Amino acid sequence: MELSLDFKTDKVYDVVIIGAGPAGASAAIYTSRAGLSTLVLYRAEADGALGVTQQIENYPGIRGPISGYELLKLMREHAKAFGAEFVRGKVIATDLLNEVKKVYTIDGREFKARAIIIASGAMERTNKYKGEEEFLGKGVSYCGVCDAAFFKNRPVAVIGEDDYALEETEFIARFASKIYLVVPSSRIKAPPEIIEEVQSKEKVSILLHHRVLEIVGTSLVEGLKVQDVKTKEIKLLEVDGVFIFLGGNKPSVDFLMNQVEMTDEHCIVVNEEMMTSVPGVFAAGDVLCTNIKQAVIAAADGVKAALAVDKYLNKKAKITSQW
Ligand SMILES: Cc1cc2nc3c(=O)[nH]c(=O)nc-3n(C[C@H](O)[C@H](O)[C@H](O)COP(=O)(O)OP(=O)(O)OC[C@H]3O[C@@H](n4cnc5c(N)ncnc54)[C@H](O)[C@@H]3O)c2cc1C
Repeated sequence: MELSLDFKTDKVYDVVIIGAGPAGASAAIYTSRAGLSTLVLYRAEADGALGVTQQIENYPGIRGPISGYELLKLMREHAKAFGAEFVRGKVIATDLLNEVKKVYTIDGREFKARAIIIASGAMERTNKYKGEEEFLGKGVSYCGVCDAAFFKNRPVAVIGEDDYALEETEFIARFASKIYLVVPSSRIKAPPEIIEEVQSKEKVSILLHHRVLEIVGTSLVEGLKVQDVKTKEIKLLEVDGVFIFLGGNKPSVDFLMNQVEMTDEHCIVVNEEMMTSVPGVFAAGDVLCTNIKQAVIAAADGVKAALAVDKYLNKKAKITSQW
């Protein structure tokens, strides 16, 4: 679960894949097997739609039931065996219009590639809490690595319910005196061993199935008002900071900064070879908003994008199958 900040970023990869779900991991199997240097960036280990899936038993060849995270690990190991590199880092910006494309992560790293596959899924938040915009940068944050040090020896709340939120909580716990982990759902959608690790931290109190009512303060955050869904009890948590790591069902495309064509619903538009409106930039999986959201379909999309990258980089006349 260590977040590495000393990764060498001067290399120009053949392809950088954003997302390590079934679309991104399957693309990585094909690009790395084709001899293309491949880097996969992802937010957290058990992240994305498959990462939070408790059980799956319809993925071809894997009879299951198996957790989505276990299946993801198999796909990623498969890609790593062909040489793909997987690096944890939330992508927040991209520069896609030149021949060498640049990808920037939240902790300030820059990665370069001749082609990009966007496989970031569709799990972005759709709505905001009362007080969230007012106190953004004044105690409200979306980034532990960037802002946790500002809360050294001070109490904070973390709102989230998956592995991404847990990994950020672990990092913030290095600094904060106390962390209230507010979980809107009735369960944390993460592997048991990761939940246990966070539970074992004395300074973390987990408030399961609590609805967030409001972030309160004057000029800076002074508290978080939450309600226990079962008992209806309202509590004011006295905190100086509120970190929010929640998902929804919107495509994860903010980092594209409108450089590629999208629909009104922010779904990426691709041609029959999975290429976006920008040459060298491809997309696959749930980020396309295909009407059937299934792991095997996302994986197949990823494979199509990977073969199209091979055609693009090697200037082939047409896409060729990989045997
Ligand atoms: C509860 C649930 C149950 C499901 N059950 C099944 C099932 O039984 N069978 C089945 O076939 N399908 C199932 N699905 C659907 C399936 O999980 C999805 O269709 C599939 O995971 C989509 O794959 P993807 O690779 O496109 O996106 P995801 O799996 O969502 O992966 C997205 C990846 O992008 C990364 N990412 C996102 N934003 C960023 C960023 N800014 N920077 C870096 N990385 C980023 C994430 O970390 C993640 O690695 C289920 C989905 C859900 C939500």
